[in-house]
Amino acid sequence: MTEKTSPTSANISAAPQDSPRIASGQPAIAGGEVRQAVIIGGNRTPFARSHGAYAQATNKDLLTSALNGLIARFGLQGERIGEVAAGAVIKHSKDFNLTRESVLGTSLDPATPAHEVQIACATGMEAIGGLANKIRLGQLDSAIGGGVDSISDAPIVFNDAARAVLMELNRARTTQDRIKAVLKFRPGHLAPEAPGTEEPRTGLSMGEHQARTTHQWGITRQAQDELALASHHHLAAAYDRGFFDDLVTPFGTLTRDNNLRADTTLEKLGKLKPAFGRDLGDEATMTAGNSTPLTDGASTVLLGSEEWAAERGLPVLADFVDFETGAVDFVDGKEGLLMAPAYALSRLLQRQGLSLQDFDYYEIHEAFAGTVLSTLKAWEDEDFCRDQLGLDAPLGAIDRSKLNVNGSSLAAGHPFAATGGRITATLATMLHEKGPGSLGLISVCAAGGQGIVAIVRGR
Ligand SMILES: CC(=O)SCCNC(=O)CCNC(=O)[C@H](O)C(C)(C)COP(=O)(O)OP(=O)(O)OC[C@H]1O[C@@H](n2cnc3c(N)ncnc32)[C@H](O)[C@@H]1OP(=O)(O)O
Repeated sequence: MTEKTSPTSANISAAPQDSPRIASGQPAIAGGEVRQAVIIGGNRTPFARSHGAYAQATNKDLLTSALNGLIARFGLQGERIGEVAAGAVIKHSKDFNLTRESVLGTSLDPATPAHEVQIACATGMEAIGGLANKIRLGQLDSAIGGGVDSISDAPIVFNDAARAVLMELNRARTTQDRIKAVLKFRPGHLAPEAPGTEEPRTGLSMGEHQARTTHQWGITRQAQDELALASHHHLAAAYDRGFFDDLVTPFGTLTRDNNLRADTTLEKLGKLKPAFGRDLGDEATMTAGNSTPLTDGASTVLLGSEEWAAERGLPVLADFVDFETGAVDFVDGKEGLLMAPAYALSRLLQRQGLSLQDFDYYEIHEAFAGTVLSTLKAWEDEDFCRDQLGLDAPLGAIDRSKLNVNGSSLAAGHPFAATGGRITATLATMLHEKGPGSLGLISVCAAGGQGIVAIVRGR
């Protein structure tokens, strides 16, 4: 049954009575009622290292496949879903509404609206969070959020000089003008521009940015390798006990994420050469083993109101409670590029009246092992919490046995926009297994110095 709360007393989290750990009595959204936005389930493709198993697949193929798996799992064939929101970080300009095109390739009712979202690696979280808010406000009864990225399908474009000549050629009206334009072509115009992981404002890759942050926070190589090892072991164990049977459907020849190395060891990880932080010399600690690989894949999450799920006899795993976006000034090096979630979290906790220790599970996206460890260290750091977050006391340490317990991006891989959907569906399933009222925290950093944190509550 949907819980409706009065506009004067409702809290955005609309906490059920069996979950006293979520604050109540905060202001309602003016003029509207809020209700629960529930997570029904997720589906994703197995993730594949780029230029490998999915080398021939496009973003549209992958997203369509993830949608089709979700439709089949929950019997949504022919359904008009309230809205589908998803995005890709790296995509072709011809895919001007990739999400809509993908929806049209499924058996969903073509009257299902669909749009794109893009906030780099936090795209999936933004898509899901935005849809959850629309469900809470009664604008939607059902929704699908997610994301896709295929580095194998990255667009290669002409450089600026070549484009200027091509535009001139396109505008030419006479044969003479066309010849004049064609004669301007030079061999250098054939040099293509491919998208990379460099920040436009600094020219540094995300790995190089993180190498500085990792060094600044004094995160050791050993600690990073241990986190990477745990990610692989946890993911392998989760697959082995069938945890992903309801979350991952095969695509092409893959049935599991092919970056997973169940047999990796600290010794093997310890032998890898630094991949980032070359200017740090002997103090560089980030390797291919404790960094995410470039990855292809897609994920989707089905959301709804309680009534919509009940009418269809669909399971409810969890509530998507609340989320918060952060951004940091990384350009002049004041803050680490991937540290925005560290800032966003204190605002989210304050709004919900929670402490960092109130959670049963923590899903912190492993962009790099150094990102997770720097973020955790910042939350424990008195100076950071006082000077940057304005807090009287540090947020404190978490129980590390509750962190990424079914593996995360270091093992599964990280198809940028698809990571939010992977994490949300994984966490919702874990919280459902844990029991009603259990709480999970999500933290996803993103390029551009941004990031999203979110709270999910088990049913
Ligand atoms: C907001 C965000 O999420 S930011 C993050 C965005 N993502 C990124 O920026 C991607 C970062 N990653 C990369 O750019 C690349 O994956 C790199 C540079 C780290 C590594 O690229 P490559 O060198 O091509 O990696 P490759 O897979 O070949 O691995 C290098 C070696 O490490 C080995 N290796 C990698 N992982 C492991 C592991 N877990 N255990 C043991 N060995 C490993 C490989 O077998 C390989 O060994 P080999 O040279 O003997 O074959």
